[in-house]
Amino acid sequence: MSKSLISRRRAFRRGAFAGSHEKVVSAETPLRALGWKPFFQQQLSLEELTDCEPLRVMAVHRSQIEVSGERGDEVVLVNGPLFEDAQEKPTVGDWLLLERDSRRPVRRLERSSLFRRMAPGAKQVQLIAANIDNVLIVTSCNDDFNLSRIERYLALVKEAGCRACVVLTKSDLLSEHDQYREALKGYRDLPVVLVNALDRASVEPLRDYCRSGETLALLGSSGVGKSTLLNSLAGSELAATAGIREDDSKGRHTTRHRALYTIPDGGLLLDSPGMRELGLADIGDGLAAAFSDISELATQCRFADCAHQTEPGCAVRAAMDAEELDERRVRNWRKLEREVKRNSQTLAESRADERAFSQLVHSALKDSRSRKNRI
Ligand SMILES: Nc1nc2c(ncn2[C@@H]2O[C@H](COP(=O)(O)OP(=O)(O)OP(=O)(O)O)[C@@H](O)[C@H]2O)c(=O)[nH]1
Ligand SMILES: [Zn+2]
Repeated sequence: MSKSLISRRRAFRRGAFAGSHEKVVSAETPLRALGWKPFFQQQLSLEELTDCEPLRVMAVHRSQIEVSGERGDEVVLVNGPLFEDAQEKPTVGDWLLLERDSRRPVRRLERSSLFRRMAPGAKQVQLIAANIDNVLIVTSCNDDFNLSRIERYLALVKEAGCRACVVLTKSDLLSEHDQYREALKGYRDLPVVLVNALDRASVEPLRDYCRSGETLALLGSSGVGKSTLLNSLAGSELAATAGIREDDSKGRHTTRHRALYTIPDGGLLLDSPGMRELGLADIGDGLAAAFSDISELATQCRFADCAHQTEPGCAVRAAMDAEELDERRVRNWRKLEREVKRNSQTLAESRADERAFSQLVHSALKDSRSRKNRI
């Protein structure tokens, strides 16, 4: 299993009051520190403002979820209509409204962003996290540097609806970085920051992405320096307590999957093993946004179903021939498009299967009811 970004060595609590309680409270309200923004506030009715309290989902377990709000941390049991639909049920980072007195969850607020992935080995989409503001796409200035991988991450981030920044680590191991900057030059509106992740001063330009109230996630392969970067940003080693102990058929076990952690004097960090293996689900829009230059060109091709290979009047081919478009980039775009198409098809089929099954159950129930009525 992949290593967590958060070390388990020292105790480090989840929630708004973890780490530096006094500082968080004096700097701003606990809700704002937890990522409460006007986008969520605007969703509340007058009635909800009086009767309910918003709480952020900090961790999801099989039978309960950990939430954090104005009054601190509490636990909500996973049952009731809110948790029935796999796509709609709360995931880490979501905001829930709880009835002030009964502590009953009333509804989940609309999400500002959502990370989903194709569940490995399954024909389903799995929710990874919601309401992530910023994503650092981390790669190092060495053999790990791979434009196609960065483009894949970018498509996911665009689909999720988050702000992205590429962080190139291990800049201290090289004296010349021009080739990396040059390679990323063509990416519209994508900030690129070179750092020595071991040096606190060097990671300062990234501070804005993890200030109080912001929720951050990191994407990158193993060994590129994600944990090192986080520790330099936090000014200390981020550590976590073991998660809630839950009983299940296999006995008691500790799970720390998918959780938000507070960065001391900063915002929240998503730590999720799911972020390590992100199969592209039906993310056609994210892909088009990450490759907006090619998608725009493709609309000018003579044939609507142009494969951009040998067709006459192909605008993409023409741009490649004129060396205005990188061939590798086009190849990667097509490869990702094929993956998204395949997965979208699989998802559509499995949704159709589910619908057919539920119709079958429905009509069987109807038959049995009408038989009983006749008797
Ligand atoms: N010189 C130098 N070494 C670095 C830098 N960033 C990370 N390292 C080293 O690279 C190694 C891997 O760093 P980690 O922070 O564990 O990498 P990671 O991305 O968290 O890896 P996983 O947990 O496997 O996903 C460690 O030995 C770090 O000290 C850097 O900017 N400069
Ligand atoms: Zn074409």
